[in-house]
Amino acid sequence: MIIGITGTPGTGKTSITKLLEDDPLCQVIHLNELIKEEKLYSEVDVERDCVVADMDLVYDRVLELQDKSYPVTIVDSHLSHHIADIVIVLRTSPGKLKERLEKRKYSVEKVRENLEAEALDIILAEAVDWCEKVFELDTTGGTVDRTFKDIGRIIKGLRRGDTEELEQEFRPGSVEWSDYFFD
Ligand SMILES: Nc1ncnc2c1ncn2[C@@H]1O[C@H](COP(=O)(O)OP(=O)(O)OP(=O)(O)O)[C@@H](O)[C@H]1O
Repeated sequence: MIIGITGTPGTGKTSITKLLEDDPLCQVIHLNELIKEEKLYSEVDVERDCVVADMDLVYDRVLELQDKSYPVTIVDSHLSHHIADIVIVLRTSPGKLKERLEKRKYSVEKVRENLEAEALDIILAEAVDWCEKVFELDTTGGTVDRTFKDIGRIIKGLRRGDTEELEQEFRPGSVEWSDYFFD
């Protein structure tokens, strides 16, 4: 089973999936690193300091790398909802996300672009459109440990094939940032 952990940059995907690397039931693929290492992109966007991934190449490579001796393959990336049918979308309020992204010394434009994407639910909307099962998890107030435990519960539920209550608890649309104003 492939589970994507997606969300706007800074919402906590890497922090959580690094912890999942210690779980003997999970294979973890950090997709953004793989895309850069293996040049799975069609363009380099110098102005925006990023690459444009070739999602067909990426999808084929993930399937090649999937090690079926693990019951779960976790794909960490803001692009993982392009290739996984089951995804967990991490969310963070734009105010908190601004703090996290400014700490990274991102340019003003890059911070703003990401805050807009988060405020407008861009990744969540794509995930709901494209994926079979979507869980939405707010990382604004809680700790990394809390988020990690919630994701552990979701993974367990998926493995048991019993997610009815979890789908309710983490249903898409449960967070709302549209009242966030940009200064
Ligand atoms: N509840 C939480 N869950 C996850 N991360 C949190 C939480 N609270 C605070 N953080 C912090 O938010 C930051 C998230 O950074 P991280 O690199 O994990 O985000 P990311 O979504 O992987 O970003 P990118 O897409 O750029 O790789 C970390 O510094 C982490 O410690």
